[in-house]
Amino acid sequence: MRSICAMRSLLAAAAAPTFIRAGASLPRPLPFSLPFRPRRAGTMLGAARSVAAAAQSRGGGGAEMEVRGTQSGEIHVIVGPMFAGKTTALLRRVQAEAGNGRSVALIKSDKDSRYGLDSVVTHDGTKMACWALSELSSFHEKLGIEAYDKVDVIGIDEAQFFEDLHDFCCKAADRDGKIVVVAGLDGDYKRKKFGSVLDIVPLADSVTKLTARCELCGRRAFFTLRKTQETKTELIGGADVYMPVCRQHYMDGQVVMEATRIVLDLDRPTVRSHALK
Ligand SMILES: Nc1ncnc2c1ncn2[C@@H]1O[C@H](COP(=O)(O)OP(=O)(O)O)[C@@H](O)[C@H]1O
Ligand SMILES: Cc1cn([C@H]2C[C@H](O)[C@@H](COP(=O)(O)O)O2)c(=O)[nH]c1=O
Ligand SMILES: [Zn+2]
Repeated sequence: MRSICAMRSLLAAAAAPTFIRAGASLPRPLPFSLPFRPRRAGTMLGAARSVAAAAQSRGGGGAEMEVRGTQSGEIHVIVGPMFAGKTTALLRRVQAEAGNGRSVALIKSDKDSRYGLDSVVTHDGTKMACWALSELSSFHEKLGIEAYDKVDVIGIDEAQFFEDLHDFCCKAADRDGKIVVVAGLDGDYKRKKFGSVLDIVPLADSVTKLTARCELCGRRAFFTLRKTQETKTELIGGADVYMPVCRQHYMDGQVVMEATRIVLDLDRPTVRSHALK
């Protein structure tokens, strides 16, 4: 019982907003070691900077001001079928954060080289420079520790291709206090969960499922239909290989694909018929 009370007061202390007088020493650390780091209190970027700037402009140089002593991370997940606007939403969010004075970094999987590796590109051509990585764990090293520490917001596109997505998001948001915005396919062309995207839903502050327009009837599209007979899960492609479809047209599409498969199989010469020729 006593330990529950102790835990409650520790948690209450951790949750309470920190008010410090400019120039005063920082509050004492909690009695256990939380790996949170202040979000660049020294350079006062982002939210902290605007609060401080507002206090200054009101003539409050020595006044009490709110400083988010330990900036908590966030995870926002954007999912949906192909062509739903996931990348567009990700770029908008990251650009808005940059507009608010936050330092941002964008990552995509190096498996998707459709538009080159130096930028994330939407289906209608909007671009933003990025890091193309094979695994998220290399981001820290690629960027360097100092630069990593300065990043406030990390955007991740094509998240379904990163095996270490869960681990990376935990560390970036929970330990390092980053805002992580993740965009990716929740399901593959078979409507099976794709990579680790759904595994980060329990970690997330927000989850947004976007829809596209069904290419066959114009209704809302929740799924991605593969138009080829290729069966491997990962197959990079755009409108040449995939189309967004509604539930009805997904079901119809599966029937058509299955029928095509049967016909192609019947057509394919067997080893025996080869031998007879
Ligand atoms: N069937 C389609 N083929 C090509 N482009 C499309 C198609 N449907 C929608 N688009 C365009 O793609 C844009 C969304 O692109 P993007 O943000 O890259 O989507 P996502 O990342 O979800 O695949 C839409 O705003 C639209 O202009
Ligand atoms: C459905 C599905 C898709 N992919 C690939 C195809 C594209 O290269 C990306 C998705 O890109 P988008 O930004 O969401 O348009 O994923 C795949 O490999 N396997 C699939 O089942
Ligand atoms: Zn449809």
